[in-house]
This record gives sequence, C-alpha cells and structure tokens, in this order.
Amino acid sequence: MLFPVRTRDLVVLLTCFLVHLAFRNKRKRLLRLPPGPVRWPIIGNALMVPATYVHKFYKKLSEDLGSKIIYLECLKQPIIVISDFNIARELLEKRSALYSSRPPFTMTNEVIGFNCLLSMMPYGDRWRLHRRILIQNLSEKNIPEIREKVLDFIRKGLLSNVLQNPDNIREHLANTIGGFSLSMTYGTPVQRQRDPLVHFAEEVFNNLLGAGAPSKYMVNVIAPLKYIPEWFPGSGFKKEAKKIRSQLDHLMEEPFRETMGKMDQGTAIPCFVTQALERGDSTDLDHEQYVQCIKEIGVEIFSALFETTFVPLMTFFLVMQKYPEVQRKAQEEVDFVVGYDRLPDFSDIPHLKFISCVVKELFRWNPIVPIGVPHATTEEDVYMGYYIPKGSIVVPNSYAMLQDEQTFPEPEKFMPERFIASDGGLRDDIIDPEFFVTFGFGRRICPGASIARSTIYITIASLLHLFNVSPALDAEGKPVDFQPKFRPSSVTS
Ligand code: HEM
Repeated sequence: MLFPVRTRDLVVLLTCFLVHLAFRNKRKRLLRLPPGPVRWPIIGNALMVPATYVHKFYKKLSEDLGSKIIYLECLKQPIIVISDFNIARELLEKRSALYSSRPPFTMTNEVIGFNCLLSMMPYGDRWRLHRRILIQNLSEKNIPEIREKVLDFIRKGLLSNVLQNPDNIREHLANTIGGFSLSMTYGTPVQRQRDPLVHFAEEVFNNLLGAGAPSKYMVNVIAPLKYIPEWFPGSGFKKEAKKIRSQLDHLMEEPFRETMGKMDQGTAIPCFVTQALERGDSTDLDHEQYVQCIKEIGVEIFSALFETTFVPLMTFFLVMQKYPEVQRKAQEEVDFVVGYDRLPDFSDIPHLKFISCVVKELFRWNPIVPIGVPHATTEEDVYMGYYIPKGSIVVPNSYAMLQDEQTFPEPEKFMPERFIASDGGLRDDIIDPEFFVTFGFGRRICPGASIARSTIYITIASLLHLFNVSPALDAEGKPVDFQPKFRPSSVTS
C-alpha cells in the first residue's frame, strides 16, 4: 500500500539531513588534526619531505613534535605518520574496515599503467579476489613443497657458489633468492650462476620499486603532472614509464607463457602457476579472466619474494663481519643442534633459539620496509580526539617503531640477546619483529611472511654451519674496519 508523502514529513527529513551535514562539517572544523609542522598555503609540507631516508625524517619530526601520530599535507593530500606500534595496531588492525586501502601510486598505476599488483590495489573486490587466490595457493598444504625447493636452491646453489667464490656474496644471494622466486612461481629452471632472467628481473623490480616511491617521481606527489604531454620539458618520467612498462610486460608474459606451454606438453614442474591453474576457478571469472588473474598474481609473488627476502640476508653478512661474537654463539648453537654429519634442515629450526634472536634482531636493526607500505583511509575517523580525514595516506613508520630507544635501548647496536628473558626464555614484553611490524598490519598484512621466515632461517643456519664470515684483510693482514651504511633508494633505504 502506498502512503501519500506529506509536506511535513519531507520537511522533517530534510531538516534531519541538514542537521547531519552541519554536524559533520562542524566536527571537521572543531576537532584538531594530529600535531604537524607548519603548512604553507596549497603546497602544505611538500617541500620539506626529503627524497631519501624519509623514515628517519619522520622519526625525528615525530620526536620534535612530541607525538607518535603526526599530520602532514602535500598539495592538499593528508598524510598521517604513525611511529608507535600500539597506535598502528589500533588504527590499521582494530579499525581495519576504514584503514585498508592504498594511495593512488600514480606513477605505477596510471603513468606506467601497471595496476594489477595486489600490493598496490585499492581496497575492494578485485583486491579481495587476488589476495584470496594467492593465499589459497600458498597455504600450509603447499609449504612442505616450497620448503623442499628452498633447500634445493641453498644446498645446490648458494652453498656451493659461496665455496667456489666467497668474494661475490651479493651475486650469489641474488641468484639464489631470484632463482627460488622464479622456480616457486613458474617452475622455471635457472642457471646456477648469473641467470639472465634473474638478472633482468632484478633490474625491473628495482625500477618498479622506485616508481612506487613517493619522492622519486614528482608525479607521485603532484598527480595532475600525469596529463603533461610527452614533448613537454620535464616529461622524462613518461619515457621512463614506457621503458618500465615494456620490461614489466616481458617479465609478466614470458615465464608464464613458457609454463603454460610445458603444462600442455605435460612437462611443467609444479609451482604456483601450475597449481593455481589446475586447482581451477572457484570465482565468477570466465576462464580467460582467471588465467589473466593468475598471471598477475604470479608476477606479484615473483617480485615480492625477490625484493624483500634478499635484504635481511645481505644484512646478515654485514652483521657477521661486524659482530664476530654473535657469529660464534650462533655457530655453536647450530653445531650443537645439527652435529657435524649432515646439513641443517627445517626440523632443526624450532631448536635454534639464539638464531631466532639473530633473525629478530636482523629485522629490527635494519627494517626491510622502513616506512611500511602506506595504507589509505576510506572514511573519515576520529582518534585520540584527532580528526583523520577520508583519503588520508597512512604511513606506519616501522623504522621508528623498531628503533625506539625506550623499547630497544641502544637501538643502533646489534644485540640478539635483547630478546632473551632473564629465565632464558624469549621475552614476551617487547615487540617481536619476527611477527609484528616487519610484515605490516591488519587486512593488508604480508601473505608471504611464513615463506620469507622459513627461507631466511634455513639460509642463515646453513651458511653458519659451513662457513665463517669475516671482513677483508688489509695489507698488514688485519681485518678492515667499516661502518655499515644503507643505500637510500631501496626497500632498505
Ligand atoms: C622478509 C620478507 C618480506 C617482508 C619484510 C615483507 C613485508 C611486507 C609488508 C610490510 C607488506 C605491507 C603490509 C601492509 O600493508 O601493512 C607486505 C605486503 C605484501 N607482501 Fe610481503 N614481505 C616479505 C616477503 C614476501 C613474500 C615472500 C611474498 C610472497 C610470496 C610477499 C607478498 C606480499 C604481498 C602480495 C603483499 C601485498 C598484500 C596486500 O596488499 O594485501 N611478501 N609485505
């Protein structure tokens, strides 16, 4: 039955609506933003944010302002930087329904036009679908097979390469981690040394990482720059974008096509792509769309594993040279647990307590993704009386959390013992970087954390079981002293 709408009802409805709008805007005007540096008209803080080591800049700014949550603005884009673990959990985990999107990543998603990476996708159905398929195929059921592959790469590749040529550690690690990523994703065999595809991938992923960095390309800060034509002075980033796009297309298409070909011939090696295609489509996608989806997730796994897992292992070599006492203790533990007549395997890992502290300290000492991967808010919010605008970029400053002097005294020192309690067990009263902060927060938390941890543990235990890591010697035969310095432009910053 239809009721006639009376003018009086309409007036009441309209009044409610106007009161609601007025209240919303008033709330916006009445509430303070989190503390932040003085903003210039229009540009806001755009000129003060440095292009490199931005995590250190944010940490210092946060200390100067005396607040663990701060507010900046670049050309009207609100940026919230969090330097405290509990605040990050409160917002990114407990309120994850509002804080789980991503900023636009203009260079990658729009100028390069590569918007298929789930790590950069806005929150929504497409992200949900990609993430679900990825998680299904990296589930506990597949872990034993993945671990077998890691062991193979370490034993047949890394250990023998280091033995033959101990001076070229960087190259050996890149080939091992890159080769393992390629094999886990596509089942592609790789050369034991200097595999050309792995080399190519390393360059492409570095470019991709650079494209996502807010400060490397101005277009990431001033999005309308994406409209300037290619002939216009200062549009060099567009030429770079074209080059990166063609590299990415090659990397996404070639190994995938090869694996599909081998599947047709029945010679494919089991890997993410074969398993995902065989498992089949439990989605609403048609076959072609599903295949495209697997191709896109494939390149995501390949890049995510390669870019990140390499970093703590390089840091490990540096630390072992700088802290021989730590190396000695870790080696004693491996020798005790594993003995001398076999190599370490995954069953040993739960017994390697000191090495577990070394891994935690590696994650803490040189955070792998120091300003995390930024989240974005999909609605406005209020936290601790502060107004958080809708569309804010939210930066969890992992570096500030893991280098906090209160939680981790003398944070610049590498001290695995800081994780050991007075009764000899592991401390449970401080952040454990093996499980928290390092791999992000909430609904966007890293889905590859378990694979990354397994790879790092077994690589470190295997290396320590066979080798001593020591610094180069000078002309008088004394160890060369050196100061660790991290590159400003990688995930390690
Ligand atoms: C030590 C190694 C690794 C570190 C430190 C790391 C760290 C991270 C971090 C900080 C994020 C962002 C989380 C957030 O937004 O709060 C992330 C996301 C992601 N990681 Fe990792 N990761 C590692 C290894 C891996 C591996 C091995 C894989 C794949 C097998 C992987 C796949 C991904 C994917 C797909 C995302 C995007 C998730 C999303 O946006 O929903 N990562 N990772």
